[in-house]
Amino acid sequence: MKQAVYWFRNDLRLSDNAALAHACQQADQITLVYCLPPEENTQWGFARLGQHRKSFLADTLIDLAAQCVQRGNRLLIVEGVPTMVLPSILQNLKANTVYCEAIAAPYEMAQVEELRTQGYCIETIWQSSLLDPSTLPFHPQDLPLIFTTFRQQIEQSGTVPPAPLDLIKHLPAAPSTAQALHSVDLSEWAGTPSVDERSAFPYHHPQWHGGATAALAHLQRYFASGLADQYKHTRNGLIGCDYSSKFSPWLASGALSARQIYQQLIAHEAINGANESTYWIWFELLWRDYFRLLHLRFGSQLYHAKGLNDAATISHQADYFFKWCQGETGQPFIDAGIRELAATGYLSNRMRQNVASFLIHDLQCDWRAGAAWFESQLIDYDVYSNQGNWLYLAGLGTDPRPNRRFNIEKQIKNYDPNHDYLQLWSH
Ligand SMILES: Cc1cc2nc3c(=O)[nH]c(=O)nc-3n(C[C@H](O)[C@H](O)[C@H](O)COP(=O)(O)OP(=O)(O)OC[C@H]3O[C@@H](n4cnc5c(N)ncnc54)[C@H](O)[C@@H]3O)c2cc1C
Repeated sequence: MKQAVYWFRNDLRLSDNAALAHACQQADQITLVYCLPPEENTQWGFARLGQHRKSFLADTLIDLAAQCVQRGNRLLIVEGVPTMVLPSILQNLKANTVYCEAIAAPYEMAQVEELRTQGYCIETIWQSSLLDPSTLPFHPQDLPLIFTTFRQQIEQSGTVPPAPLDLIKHLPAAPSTAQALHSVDLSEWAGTPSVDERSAFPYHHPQWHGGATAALAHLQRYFASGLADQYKHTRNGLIGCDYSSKFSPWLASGALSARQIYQQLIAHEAINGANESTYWIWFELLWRDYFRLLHLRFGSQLYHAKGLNDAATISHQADYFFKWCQGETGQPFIDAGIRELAATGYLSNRMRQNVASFLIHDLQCDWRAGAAWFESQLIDYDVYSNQGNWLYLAGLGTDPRPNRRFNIEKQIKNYDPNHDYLQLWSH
């Protein structure tokens, strides 16, 4: 009997999951494991995983666990650092092989290396991007430094995403030794979510819950609603559930894959016709890929204070940063955005840009502190998109424009002319 552990990392789904499909082909018995992140603080002094993220993650895992049971296995949820927890599970099971998705961010890569150093066989498969890196018209090390050039090369070469893999209908059973292992009770772990009714992603309502079930229902609903046909004109909105696709929390937790979205997008265009809005959904998904590919090219350099610009000077004002986190900067538009984030775990792209620009360029704070705050707060926290966007706004990425400071008065005039947003989040 060949037995193995499948380690769920970011992609918490059973469909379009290449690493899991591979594990199911290779092993006769599989133990499915998820390691809940331990309670820890970032270097900036606050919890790495805020309450909204915990609650959304708990919903996602509950949905995944139910699907595993339906397919003849169970999800073992354990608490702790994977490099410590997985070895003890592997020893218990007398197994040596772990399958998982590849994640090209420094912390996640170090986890895999550490497990390999301990003597375990860790097989990783890359799967979180829309495009397959091996089909790009350039080597990932030659990724164009400007997004527009990247996009044009993809489009001109006719590179298209692979079709998503089918849902895994049957999972190999777990070995009997795995049945005895204790799984964490998520209701205790997550706490009670308290989400503001003003939320643009009200995840306490069943149709916005974490997990693949709600994600796939949302995907259908979104394209059936016609919202995709207006996306380009509404995407800079600030209020409500409909201005943008709201795919991100499900994408970030891996309940949904970018290829599943693309498949629906193409099907929608085939029936209803393509327009600039449906094109723009592809465009934005390419941005998501770009930040992933940037990690394949530059790796841990993206995490240095100076990013890719050694000549930059970085300052930080801890008291200003603290006020920004509290939504007490004195700039009402910025404070409204920070308040929305704290109350809901979600923020529009437009407001993310504004609050990030204000922290970096007006308050002269270290962009990595802001990125860490978003990591703690956002239910759609995605290591690649978060790091990439912060770096980009700090002017320390590949983009040649050094200053990406947003003029707040102009932003209010363009995007909140009647002060609806300001009033909505005034308290
Ligand atoms: C400072 C900052 C930090 C960010 N942190 C994250 C993060 O942690 N996780 C995250 O998913 N997105 C992040 N974004 C990108 C973007 O704000 C969100 O993806 C978007 O607001 C999610 O809402 P939506 O799904 O309705 O997006 P839509 O506008 O409907 O876009 C559809 C999809 O395209 C992708 N996308 C759109 N804009 C971007 C972008 N700028 N960069 C990368 N992908 C994009 C997302 O996957 C999104 O779900 C950040 C942006 C900024 C400015």
